Amino acid sequence: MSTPDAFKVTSPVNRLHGEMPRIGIRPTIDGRRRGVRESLEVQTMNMAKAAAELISSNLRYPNGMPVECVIADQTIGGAAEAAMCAEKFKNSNVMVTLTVTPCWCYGSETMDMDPLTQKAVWGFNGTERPGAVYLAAVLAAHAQKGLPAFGIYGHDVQDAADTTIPADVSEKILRFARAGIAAATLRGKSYLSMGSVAMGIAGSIVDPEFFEDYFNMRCISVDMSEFIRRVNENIYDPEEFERAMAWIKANCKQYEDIYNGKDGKTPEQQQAIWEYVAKMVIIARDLMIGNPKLAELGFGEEALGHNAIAAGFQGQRQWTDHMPNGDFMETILNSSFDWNGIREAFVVATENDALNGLAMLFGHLLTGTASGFSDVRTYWSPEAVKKATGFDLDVPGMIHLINSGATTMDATGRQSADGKPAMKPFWEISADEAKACLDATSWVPANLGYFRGGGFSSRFLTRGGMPVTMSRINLVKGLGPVLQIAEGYTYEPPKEIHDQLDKRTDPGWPTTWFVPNLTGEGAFKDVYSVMANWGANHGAFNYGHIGADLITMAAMLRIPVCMHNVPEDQIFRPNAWAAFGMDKEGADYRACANFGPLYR
Ligand SMILES: C[C@H](O)[C@@H](O)[C@@H](O)C(=O)CO
Ligand SMILES: [Mn+2]
Repeated sequence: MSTPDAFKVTSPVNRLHGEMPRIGIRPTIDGRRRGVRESLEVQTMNMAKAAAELISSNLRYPNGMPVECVIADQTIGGAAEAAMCAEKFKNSNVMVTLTVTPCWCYGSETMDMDPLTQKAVWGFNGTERPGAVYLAAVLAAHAQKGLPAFGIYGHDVQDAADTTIPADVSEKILRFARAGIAAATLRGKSYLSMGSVAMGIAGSIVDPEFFEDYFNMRCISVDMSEFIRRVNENIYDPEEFERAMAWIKANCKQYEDIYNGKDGKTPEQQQAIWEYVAKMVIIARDLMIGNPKLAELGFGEEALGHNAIAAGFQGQRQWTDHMPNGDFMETILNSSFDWNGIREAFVVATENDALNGLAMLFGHLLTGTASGFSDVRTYWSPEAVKKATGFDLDVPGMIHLINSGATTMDATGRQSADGKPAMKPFWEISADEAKACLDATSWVPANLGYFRGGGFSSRFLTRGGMPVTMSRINLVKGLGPVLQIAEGYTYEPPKEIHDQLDKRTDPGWPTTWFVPNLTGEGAFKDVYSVMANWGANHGAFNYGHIGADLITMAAMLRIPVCMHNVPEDQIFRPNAWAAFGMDKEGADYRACANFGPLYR
C-alpha cells in the first residue's frame, strides 16, 4: 500500500505522542522435534505471513498509514519461545496479538499472557493436524485465566496445502484487528475539556476515573479564558491566521441573518467575529496537539499541546453569553479539510459532552472518517409530518439530528463512493469533494437570544441515502458505561417537507434526517422507540454500518452494549462471553462485569 499524499498534511494522530500500536502475529507450533515440529514450520510461518499481509493491505491507522504487523522471529513451541516473542513485541509497541496455528500446540505454555493486549487465536480448520483442538484448548486456558480472547475458526475444512484465507476467517481477523487497533490507539492519550460543564449536561461532567479505568486515558481541563489569553497575547501562528482568513473569504459563504434581522451584529462586528472564530480554531487545535510553530515564536510550553486525541468545548453559557460561539471551530476541526488542506478530522464534542465525544472517537478510530455530533431533537411520525406539511412521508418516521450550530461538513454527503453520497477517510477525499462540502454549507449569524456573543453556525442538509451508524456512551451509577448503537440511513425528504419542518425547528443549524433500520422488536420496534430509548440529548454518527465493529471494540473495553440492531451473524465477541449464558446481550453484561475494565 503506498503512502497517501494527504498524509503529508497535519494529522492529529500523527502529532500525538506515543508510537502507533502494532499487531503482533504469534505462530504457535507443536514443540516436538525429530519430525512433528519440522514438518509444520513452513506452514505455520506462512499462516503468520498471510495474516500480516491481509491486515496491512486492508487496514489503515486513522492517520492514513497502513496498520503495521510484527511477526515473532520464530515459531512458538513452548514457554521460552513465548517469552522471546513477548520481549520482541514489547519493544515494538505491540498491543494486539493474533496467534495462528495449523496444529496442536501446548495451550498455556504458548499463549499470550500479557494482561493488556487484545488477543485472538486463529486455528486452521484442517483435519490432518488438530489446529482446532488447540484453538479450543487455548481458548479454555484464556477463559480460565481471565484473559478473554477471540476465537477464529473457518467454517469449511481446508486442505493442508491450502494457503488462502477463507472469506469468513478474513472477515473475523479484520474485525478483530480494526477494533483492537482502535482500542489500543486511545491508550496514553488525553481527553481535553475546554471549559467545563455546559448547562448542566451530564455528559459534560467528565469522570477521570472512568477514562483511566476503561481507556487508560488522561483527562485534562483548560479554562476557556485560555482562548482569550492566546488571542490577546498573539499566541498563535500569524501566517496561519492570514491563510485562514483568505480561505474563509473564498470558501465560507455567509447566510442572511435569519434569527436576528435588523437587531443583529453589524457588518463590522461580524468581520471581527470571523477573525475571532478563525483564531479559536487554531488555538483549540494547538491546545489539543501542540504546534511546533509556537516554539519558534517563543512559546515553548504552548507548542507542546496536551496530547489530546479528543476534546470538548463547553461554550454555553459562560463563554457564549459574551464571546463568539464555538460552532465554526467545532465544524472546521471535525471536518476532514481546512486551510491546511485535506487532513484527518479531529474529534471535538459540542458542549463538552465527553460521552458523545467518546462515541465520535470510537467511530473515527474504526473508520478514519469524520464523526458527526448532533442533538437528537425530534421524532417525526408520518402522521405528524402529514399534519404539519400536508405531505405523506415515504419512510416509517424519521429522527431530526441537528446540532446547535456545529457538525462536520463531511456530513453534507457531498463526497461519493461508487457514485453514491459518502463520508470518506481523508486519504480518499478529492479537492473537488472538499470544495463541494464547503459549497453545500453556509454560515448563519448565531441566534443572539441563545448566543449573545454571536458567532457563525454551519447550515446544511445532509444528502439522503448514506448508510450511517448512530452511537453514544452513557454512564449509569452502579453499572458503569453502556454503549448504544443504531444502524440506519440518512434520508432526504421532499423539499416541501424538509423546508417546512426545518423552518419551524432551527433553520440556521445543520440537519441530518436519520431513519434507523427496524427489527420490529424492543428498541427497534419502530422509529419512535429508537428515539425513546436514546440515553441522552446527543448522538454521534459515522458513515457506514459499523455497529459490528463497535460491538467488538466495546467487548474489548468491557463496555456492554445496551441497544443495537446489528444482525446476529456479524456479532463477534471474545469466546468466554459464551460462558455467560445463551442470550447474547445479557451475557455481554455479565462478561463485562466479570472481567471488569482493562486498566483498573
Ligand atoms: C442553544 C441551545 O442551548 C442548544 O445548545 C441546546 O438545545 C442543546 O444543544 C442541548 O444539548
Ligand atoms: Mn446539544
